[in-house]
Amino acid sequence: MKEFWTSVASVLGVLAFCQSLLQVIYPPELRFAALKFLNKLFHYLSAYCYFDITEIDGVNTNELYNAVQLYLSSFVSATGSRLSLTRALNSSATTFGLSNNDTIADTFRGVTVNWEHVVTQRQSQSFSWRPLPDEKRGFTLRIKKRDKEVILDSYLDHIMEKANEIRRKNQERLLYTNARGGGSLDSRGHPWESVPFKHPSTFETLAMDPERKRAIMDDLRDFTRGQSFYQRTGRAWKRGYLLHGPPGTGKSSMIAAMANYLGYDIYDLELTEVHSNSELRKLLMKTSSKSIIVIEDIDCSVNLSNRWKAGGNGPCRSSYDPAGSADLRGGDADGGGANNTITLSGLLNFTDGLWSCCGSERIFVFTTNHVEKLDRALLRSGRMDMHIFMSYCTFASLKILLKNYLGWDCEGGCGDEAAAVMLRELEEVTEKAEMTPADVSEVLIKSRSDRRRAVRELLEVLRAKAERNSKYDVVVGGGVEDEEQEKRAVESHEGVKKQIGDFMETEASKYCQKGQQPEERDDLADE
Ligand SMILES: Nc1ncnc2c1ncn2[C@@H]1O[C@H](COP(=O)(O)OP(=O)(O)OP(=O)(O)O)[C@@H](O)[C@H]1O
Ligand SMILES: [Mg+2]
Repeated sequence: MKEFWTSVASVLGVLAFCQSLLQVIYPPELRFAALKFLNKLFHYLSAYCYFDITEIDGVNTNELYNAVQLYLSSFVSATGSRLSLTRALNSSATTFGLSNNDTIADTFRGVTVNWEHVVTQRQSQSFSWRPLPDEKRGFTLRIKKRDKEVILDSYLDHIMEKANEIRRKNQERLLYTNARGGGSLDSRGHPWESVPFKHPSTFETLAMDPERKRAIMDDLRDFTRGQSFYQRTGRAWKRGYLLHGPPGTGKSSMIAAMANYLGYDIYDLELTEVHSNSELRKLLMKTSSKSIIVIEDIDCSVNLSNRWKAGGNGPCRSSYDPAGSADLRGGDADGGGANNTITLSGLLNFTDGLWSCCGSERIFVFTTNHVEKLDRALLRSGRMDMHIFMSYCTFASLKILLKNYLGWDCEGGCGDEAAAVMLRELEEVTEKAEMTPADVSEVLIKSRSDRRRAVRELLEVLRAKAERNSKYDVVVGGGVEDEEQEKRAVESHEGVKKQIGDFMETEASKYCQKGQQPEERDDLADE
């Protein structure tokens, strides 16, 4: 035994001697080249090849890293003995992950591959354009050289697909916002902040004409299945929807329903927080595929018309100048305009320029209450492919609200003669009343515990509104011949409006009386 240790010690001594000899004889460059050569030799002789998937890929977050993390989390919990557990802020789901520098094997089409989670400390940097996380994270995939050609591409596709499936199944979709503003980034270089998206609106709960609803759902479905179509026709895989209509007609609810239907994340872009076109572009680059990018109230967010005027370009000119060349003329290299602000051209490029197709399978949704205020260039096909008018409550949409709020399914039969009469009356007045689904919902919410009373109250409000509108039509549509007559007509209309307003206020206060006990729930069908 003693002899053994003596020989080990002498071998180590010889190695140490050789190393110091190498250091003395060879300059550092030569040593570096030798190491490189040895490394190459090792890889050449090795039966494996290795692929690094880092969390941050240059400036972008690597989507593949997130997908691998999610994919591995689906089976790591069953096999691993030491796992990392994470739960995102405000999230309800716990994610299992590989511990730092831990490994796990996976089998795909009979081929076994190996994953290692590599975490290293980032070297402290004296200067950086943006703050970087303290740790460098990544996965290393080890795969046999002979299997690489056969499975690599399909394995990675499989991972992406599985990750999306898991994301959808978890219902853990995210709502992102850039409301932090000022182009500020978090420690991982993200300009977006996120919270779990839990809006309950679905196409089923959305009150609108069923045929139009079906058309929108079909369009969305065709879009998600259309990868090869978009590829074949040379189009970027994206689609734009413009939702317009009066306030309270369900534009935001429609966006939530779209996200829930497709299982997409939402990026709610607050344009007033974006200070330049380049900032807008960076935000776009940081959005992921399978997402809906939303700009609400586009006519209010930024005064685009003023911006083209500032660039010396009138509204008409701009309509025929979709490239917004005037903005570029008047602005900096960024197209940011003299004040380095976002411009119409920046917004047009955002939705339809070359940058709009970094990433794929993205939906742009703009909402507005005043479609007439928007520039035609913004509305053209290719930017906003489908224009959806969210209208006042129609009888078809009213029936959906009655079902949602009161559980009264009028499609399945009215129940009895009294209910049938009420339904006919509702049908007669609904469209004349021009009430938004939001207003109708309010009336129904107040008396939802008593179905019969709720319908009666709704009917009264609808009738009052319809009457007011018909009087208004007489006044405005009746044809006024001179100014005096018009003045009288407007005064009389104002009087009518006041009377109806008073009536509705009294009615509304009746419904809201404090301490009012809800009557026992009555079922119209049972009457
Ligand atoms: N079509 C609808 N179907 C079901 N509920 C609706 C509909 N429209 C409005 N509502 C109800 O009214 C509320 C307000 O609707 P929503 O925020 O979607 O309107 P909007 O059109 O986005 O309004 P705004 O133009 O003011 O942003 C919602 O919370 C929802 O409960
Ligand atoms: Mg809205």
